[in-house]
Amino acid sequence: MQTLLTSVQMRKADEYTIANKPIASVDLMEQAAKSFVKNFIRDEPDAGKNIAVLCGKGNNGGDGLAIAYLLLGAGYKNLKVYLVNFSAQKSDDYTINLQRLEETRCLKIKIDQPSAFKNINADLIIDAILGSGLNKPLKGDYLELVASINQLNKKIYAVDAPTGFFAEGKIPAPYNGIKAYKTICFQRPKINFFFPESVAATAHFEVAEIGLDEDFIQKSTTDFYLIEKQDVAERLKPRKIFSHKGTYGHALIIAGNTNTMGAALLSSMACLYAGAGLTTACIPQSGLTALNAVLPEVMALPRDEYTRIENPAKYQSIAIGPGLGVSIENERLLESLIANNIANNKVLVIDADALNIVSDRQDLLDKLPVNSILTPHMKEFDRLFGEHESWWDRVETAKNKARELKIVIVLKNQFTFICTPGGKVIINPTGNAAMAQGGMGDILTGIIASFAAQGYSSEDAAILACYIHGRAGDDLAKKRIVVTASQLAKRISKEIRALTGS
Ligand SMILES: NC(=O)C1=CN([C@@H]2O[C@H](COP(=O)(O)OP(=O)(O)OC[C@H]3O[C@@H](n4cnc5c(N)ncnc54)[C@H](O)[C@@H]3O)[C@@H](O)[C@H]2O)[C@@H](O)CC1
Repeated sequence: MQTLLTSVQMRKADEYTIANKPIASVDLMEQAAKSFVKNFIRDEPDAGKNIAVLCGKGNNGGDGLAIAYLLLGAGYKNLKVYLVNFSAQKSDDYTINLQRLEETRCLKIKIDQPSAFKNINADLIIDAILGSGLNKPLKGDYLELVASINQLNKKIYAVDAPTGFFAEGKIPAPYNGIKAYKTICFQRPKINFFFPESVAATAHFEVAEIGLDEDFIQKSTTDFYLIEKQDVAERLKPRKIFSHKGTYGHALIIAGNTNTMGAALLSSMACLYAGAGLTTACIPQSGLTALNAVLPEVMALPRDEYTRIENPAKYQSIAIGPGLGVSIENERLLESLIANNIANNKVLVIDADALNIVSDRQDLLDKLPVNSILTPHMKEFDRLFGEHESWWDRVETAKNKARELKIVIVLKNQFTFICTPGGKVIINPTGNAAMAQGGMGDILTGIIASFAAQGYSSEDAAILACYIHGRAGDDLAKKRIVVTASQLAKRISKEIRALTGS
């Protein structure tokens, strides 16, 4: 899993690399510039375009100068460099790169005041004014300059971070920094790129390797981690020879109601395709025909207002909530499960209406069995734990609650945050907007229950489920504008197969 570092930690990684590897600071900058240019040329192969490179006087500006030099060398002749001259201080590597640029015929224009940057003739802008060195909000000349750059409505590529964008911590609203089309950042994504508010700063981001010491970065202390494909491949256990349905656990899905039976069917279907040995759906009598017709592999446990789960110990995981409905009977059912699962040490997955029930019965939170998994989306999360103004605050609460209650919280979004009892925030990179449709959450719950039934820990079940769910959606979205929940469910076993190779 990739560690995600703060700007201060990244600077330490820079320093460590320079001190311990045979590479000078200016060469590291050159490496960063080369990586940026490679990606930029891939995106913008037309070397005839008018390009404005805006450089501050720190190392971000130094990168900008090195990028300009390399682009000129690659034939991008209609390139002008704007030297933003709002502070007296300049970095050494900036100075070295400026001297190198002096030896070329590149046009350089000094910007001593914001008004100097108006009516410029540029198709593209490269923003290298301020990067990860930002340590206070923009104001004065910087703010004015950034506003006039944004007003030009040009395609902007940001170097490492858009000017004015804090790489971690609460993103101030309204955002007043550079509004980039794409940010090409160095070595690691900025933590804040995974928070929805960052879309105001950059529509896209990608990461370019620059040769920082990976060992140092991986060993840095952080709360934030990013799932990689190999993490999933390593965790997935291949199915064994001589195994049978009993080897892969029994999952119980308590879901569905008269008008929401689809949720129960989708969750159960996902549970099947993710590999549980046995799946039982606890649904109202009215859904039995649908279940038997659509999912003959799934067993039924009819549910009425008096239902209590007999012998819950026979299930290795129990998921409750999709399409369940909020009622006093369901509240009692959930309460009894919580009590039973504490006794039996089984994994309980709580989703949708079951989360809404817990929101109204906060006392149940403290009683949740250790390693229970909660899967709220933003609104469900805020109903449970209070309103949050920013995603940074919301994730902080999720992290603290997961630790305090010793549970796993899967806070769903474009990039889902998996918060663990050990205090980690594990970010899932897969998934896309084509998956934004009803039923997707029901599928995720079914996959989590399936992996938990198969004996994976709660943390691993959440990691595997989120990644595979998103990856199935990504693969399906290559040829579709929308991916339905049923389509996704049917894709799950193929994805697992591709990841395990068995
Ligand atoms: N060896 C290194 O340190 C490397 C650094 N790299 C680049 O260096 C950048 C970081 O460089 P720096 O640390 O010099 O910082 P920046 O170039 O981002 O900013 C320059 C200086 O501006 C000042 N500043 C901060 N916030 C401000 C504000 N709101 N208004 C006005 N001034 C403000 C700070 O004193 C800061 O040091 C990265 O984003 C990346 O582009 C890359 O070249 C890779 C190697």
